[in-house]
Amino acid sequence: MTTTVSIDSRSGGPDGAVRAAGLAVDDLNVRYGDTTAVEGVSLDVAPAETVAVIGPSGCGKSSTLRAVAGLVPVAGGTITLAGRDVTSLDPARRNVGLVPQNYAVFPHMTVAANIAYGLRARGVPASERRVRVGEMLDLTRLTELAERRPDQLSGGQRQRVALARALAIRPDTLLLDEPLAALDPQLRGGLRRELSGMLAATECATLIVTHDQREALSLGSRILLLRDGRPVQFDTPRRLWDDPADAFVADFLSGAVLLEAERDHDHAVVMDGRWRIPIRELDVRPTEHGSTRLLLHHDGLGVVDEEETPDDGSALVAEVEHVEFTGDALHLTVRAGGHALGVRVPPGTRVGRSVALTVNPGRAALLTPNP
Ligand SMILES: Nc1ncnc2c1ncn2[C@@H]1O[C@H](COP(=O)(O)OP(=O)(O)OP(=O)(O)O)[C@@H](O)[C@H]1O
Repeated sequence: MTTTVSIDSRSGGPDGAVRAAGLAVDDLNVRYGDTTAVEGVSLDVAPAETVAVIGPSGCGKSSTLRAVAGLVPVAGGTITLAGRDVTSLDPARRNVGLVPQNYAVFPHMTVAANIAYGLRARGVPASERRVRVGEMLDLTRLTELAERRPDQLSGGQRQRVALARALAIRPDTLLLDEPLAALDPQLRGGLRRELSGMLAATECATLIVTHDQREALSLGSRILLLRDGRPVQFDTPRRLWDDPADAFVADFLSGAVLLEAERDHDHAVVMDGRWRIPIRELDVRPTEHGSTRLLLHHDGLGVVDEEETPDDGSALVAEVEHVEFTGDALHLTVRAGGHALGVRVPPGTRVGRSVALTVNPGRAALLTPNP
């Protein structure tokens, strides 16, 4: 039952097919006493699609997920799952698979018994249970470990058990709350790739909450970015990267900087005229969001030698605040015109207390509104 839908939120939201089969959240509000945790959040997830919800700590990610699961009361808005309005429905009747933080698996049960748990609770007959547990063991590559208990597993294996248990009930919607957060970084990369493969093999609408930008970019076919409980941008990873709605999105997603800019004939002028960049050096692209802006990712800037510094205003002198050696590069944090800028330069680059910066041709973008 794969439904093909536009994954571009600019198309005006979910079409009827998505709404009927996937997950739709409309204008969600969640409050805890006087605290508004979520306000005006809308999203949709098609069957077989994964949408990631990201944002800083306390922005309302888990509350959004828990509202979909029915674990917190909804103060406003609607939640539709597989065509049913479930806003006030008991959690157990939503057909949602939830993988909470810290791989909550039953410590006294074997891997197979953990996976069978939800099926047993739903009264699935033993023969059918065996088939489904076998399928899940296979999908999550746990077949060899079926008779082990969780304390005999690695963190990554335990997390796969939690995923298998959530998927065994064949949920319409799968909710993953920071699924990889408890793992060390090396393990996380491997499991992220595995998770991506496992999710691709299911037909569920998957909502994944993470504070890890890389996880969101690689797992989500669309990403909803929240700030202070409110939606900031809901779009494809590519568009969030290439055309961020505002400076917060650019910074949160990639540490990029978004500067107000003006076009003066064949120059882009930023920082009150302190920096005049020849347009030919820039990737000029249309934006859906507001005014003309200069988007600088870490590879957008380079450092020039003082002797070679052009005197036509196209180089920007900036104070060096921090230098970090990461093996393959030096990451500089520099300050100019009240802005902190990230610059990635080759490890052998000589760096003094100040540097002259120019854009790397074609690597910095001038976002210009459609006329
Ligand atoms: N049970 C609760 N009672 C009162 N306030 C709560 C409760 N749970 C969450 N909050 C508040 O609601 C807001 C959103 O919390 P939520 O856990 O949804 O954020 P989050 O984005 O998931 O954060 P994190 O990334 O740190 O897990 C926060 O201000 C938080 O303090």
